[in-house]
Amino acid sequence: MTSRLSLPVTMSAMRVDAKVVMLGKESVGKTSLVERYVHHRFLVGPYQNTIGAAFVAKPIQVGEKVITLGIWDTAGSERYEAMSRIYYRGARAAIVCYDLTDSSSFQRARFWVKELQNCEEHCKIYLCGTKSDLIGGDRSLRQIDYHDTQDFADEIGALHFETSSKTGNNVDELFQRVAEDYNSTALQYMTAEETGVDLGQKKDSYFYSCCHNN
Ligand SMILES: Nc1nc2c(ncn2[C@@H]2O[C@H](COP(=O)(O)OP(=O)(O)OP(=O)(O)O)[C@@H](O)[C@H]2O)c(=O)[nH]1
Repeated sequence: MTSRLSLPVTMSAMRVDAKVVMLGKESVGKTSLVERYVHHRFLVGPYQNTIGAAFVAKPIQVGEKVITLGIWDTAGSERYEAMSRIYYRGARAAIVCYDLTDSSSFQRARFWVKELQNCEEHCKIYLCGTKSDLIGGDRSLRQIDYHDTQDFADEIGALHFETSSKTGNNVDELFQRVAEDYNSTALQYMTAEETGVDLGQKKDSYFYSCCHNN
């Protein structure tokens, strides 16, 4: 395993409408999900754990509007737990990931759900079961029952997706739903400061703070 060192971002590029945070145990596939959504690719090669967090801003068309999501991809390792707390502050959406083939990752997802419920009442939770391609090939690999998770999602008022960053299955749908939900609830919670987090002048459609250390 190598490390993906994520440096603090130079916030020089764009206005973000909604902060989104990716949470979940290490290696569940948070970075791969962002990578698939933003760059339409799946990186193969040795797993590189995220250190700290990485940021990417991504504009999405919602009806007549363009909503820019500012996505924070946090490090899953428990060593960085305190840091991850910093990144979910003020988030409008949290994509809480677990690996469909790893039951312990679901326990970790429950931990993050509890944290969010206690600390971020306006943060909408999206439960995301990752690596669905693996169970597509061999159903015996599934360790997390779909219906149990749906019941849990209903109980906590969350939405539930199963995705594959390898095939792209359900990835666009997940982020599109995040943007649509933000758009439909934005005015409800918006404060003066939140009408736009101005990150300066726009240069590219997105930027990413991630450094790879092979
Ligand atoms: N088959 C398959 N493998 C995946 C998928 N998503 C991620 N992986 C693999 O799972 C490993 C971990 O993926 P990452 O995206 O780095 O996981 P992470 O949650 O960002 O990990 P941390 O940075 O440690 O928190 C890598 O080897 C990925 O190639 C998927 O949808 N399908």
